[in-house]
Amino acid sequence: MNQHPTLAFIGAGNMARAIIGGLISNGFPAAKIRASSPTIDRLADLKSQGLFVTTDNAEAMSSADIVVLAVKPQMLKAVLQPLAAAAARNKPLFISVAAGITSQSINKWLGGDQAIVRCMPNTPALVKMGANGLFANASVSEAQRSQAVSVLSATGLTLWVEQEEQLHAVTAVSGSAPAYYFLFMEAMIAAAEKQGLSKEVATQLTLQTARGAAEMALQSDVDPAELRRRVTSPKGTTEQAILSFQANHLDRLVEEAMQACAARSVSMAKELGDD
Ligand SMILES: NC(=O)c1ccc[n+]([C@@H]2O[C@H](COP(=O)([O-])OP(=O)(O)OC[C@H]3O[C@@H](n4cnc5c(N)ncnc54)[C@H](OP(=O)(O)O)[C@@H]3O)[C@@H](O)[C@H]2O)c1
Ligand code: PRO
Repeated sequence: MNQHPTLAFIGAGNMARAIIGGLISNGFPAAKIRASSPTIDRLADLKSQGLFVTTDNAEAMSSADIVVLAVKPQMLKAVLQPLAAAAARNKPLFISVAAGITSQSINKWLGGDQAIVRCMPNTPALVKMGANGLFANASVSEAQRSQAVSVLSATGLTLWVEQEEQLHAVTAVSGSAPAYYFLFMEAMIAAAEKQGLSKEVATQLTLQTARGAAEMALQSDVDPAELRRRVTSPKGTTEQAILSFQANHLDRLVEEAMQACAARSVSMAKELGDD
């Protein structure tokens, strides 16, 4: 990015901080980032990194090129309605990371005719290993699409989806999914401790193996199923673990969990949206 746009984050919690952290460690100037949230004390660390911080959302978004909406979905309507006049004046690009809430609802709350990209990011954005699924509404120009990609790609992979409804599946496969892997790590560490390893050794081996498997799968020219077969010697040790997972229907557990996740995204859009 040669000329950095001015970014305003409305909401400065976990997801905003993961994106901000990824951007700054990728060389995005902190002075071009603003952040707002209701408690000034909670913004002190961002201020010390060079961001402009405020408790006034309208002040944060004034003259911003891109406004990242990073409040909880339950808060979005109340946060956006007072910003409609400023949105009509400034016409920034809005990027909403809120789960579920449609671009139509967001557009309505902002008074209409707004360029809105919906992004489903994930918290590994903090270490520039994020995965972002993006959808643009009809008011987003080609230049704004490129701008959204160039900002978000500083936090990791960015992929467009054609249908807004596909963001429910993106939420299930990447937005929420770091938590699935963390849960799996927790279970492996606990099981390794039961087998006699110290917590520290169990943790280091678990995390390095997760990193190695992911990196290997990314670099490989064969699919994960083939990589699994290459670890699994006939009548060997791995086979027993895989047979145990299969006997306990791991595929079904994963499918049901991802369906529940996507279904909650659909129901949040209905409960909290205005379509
Ligand atoms: N966390 C994830 O892994 C993840 C992944 C993908 C998408 N998302 C989406 O990201 C959004 C934020 O989630 P999160 O996990 O970052 O939540 P969070 O940590 O609770 O952050 C929400 C932020 O909004 C602030 N806030 C509350 N009321 C506000 C207001 N009226 N005006 C401005 N800011 C206000 C909060 O400030 P206080 O703390 O001072 O109340 C906090 O900084 C959600 O819509 C979620 O669906 C999250
Ligand atoms: N975290 C948010 C949630 O749990 C959205 C995706 C990841 O609702």
